Amino acid sequence: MYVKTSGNPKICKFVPSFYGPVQKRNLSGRSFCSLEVCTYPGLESESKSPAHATEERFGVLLLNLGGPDTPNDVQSFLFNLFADPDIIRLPRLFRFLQRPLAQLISVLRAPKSKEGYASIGGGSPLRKIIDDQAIALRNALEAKETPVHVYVAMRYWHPFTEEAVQQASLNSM
Ligand SMILES: C=CC1=C(C)c2cc3[nH]c(cc4nc(cc5[nH]c(cc1n2)c(C)c5CCC(=O)O)C(CCC(=O)O)=C4C)c(C)c3C=C
Ligand SMILES: [Fe+2]
Repeated sequence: MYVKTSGNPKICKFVPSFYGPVQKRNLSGRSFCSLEVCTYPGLESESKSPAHATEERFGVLLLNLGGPDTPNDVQSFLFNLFADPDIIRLPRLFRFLQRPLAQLISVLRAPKSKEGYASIGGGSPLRKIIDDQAIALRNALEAKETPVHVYVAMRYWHPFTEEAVQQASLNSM
């Protein structure tokens, strides 16, 4: 997945395929789009020459689900997870219960989850793993003379997909 982050970005194909963190957005409509497939005309021909030759730098967005970084994050993370209709799908008639149900489950489950996370250092290892992957990918591409921005985007915890896309947009200005 590529995002052109300098030059004249042609922002890509946004696929409204999943909801993001619910605490930050309106769940009633699929207003949130996740950048899932990013194509634009000319990618193939442009990619034949190294990106840096034309002073263009591509962006790579690494998508993951995320996990709580600290014990304090656990309940909010679980809320985001369970408020996602792709995780718990209620019949249309009962959709209004999605967030209250997510609140209930997350509050009930958080203490047990915290115990689990405490046993592995207090938080999810996902963030470090994906950050390491991002650095390794950037270094590998740089070694091939293809410098890129690599962004990490999570669905249920920081950095949320919107934050990553916003950062990519800022870098493209
Ligand atoms: C009934 C409970 C759960 C369902 C259903 C469920 C589905 C589901 N979960 C993911 C992705 C993740 N879940 C993560 C953590 C997590 N999930 C549940 C419960 C259900 N998940 C709990 C209680 C927790 C917290 C940890 C724990 O207490 O066991 C995570 C984070 C992992 C991490 O590294 O921190 C992810 C990611 C999917 C994709 C999914 C259904 C398709
Ligand atoms: Fe889960």
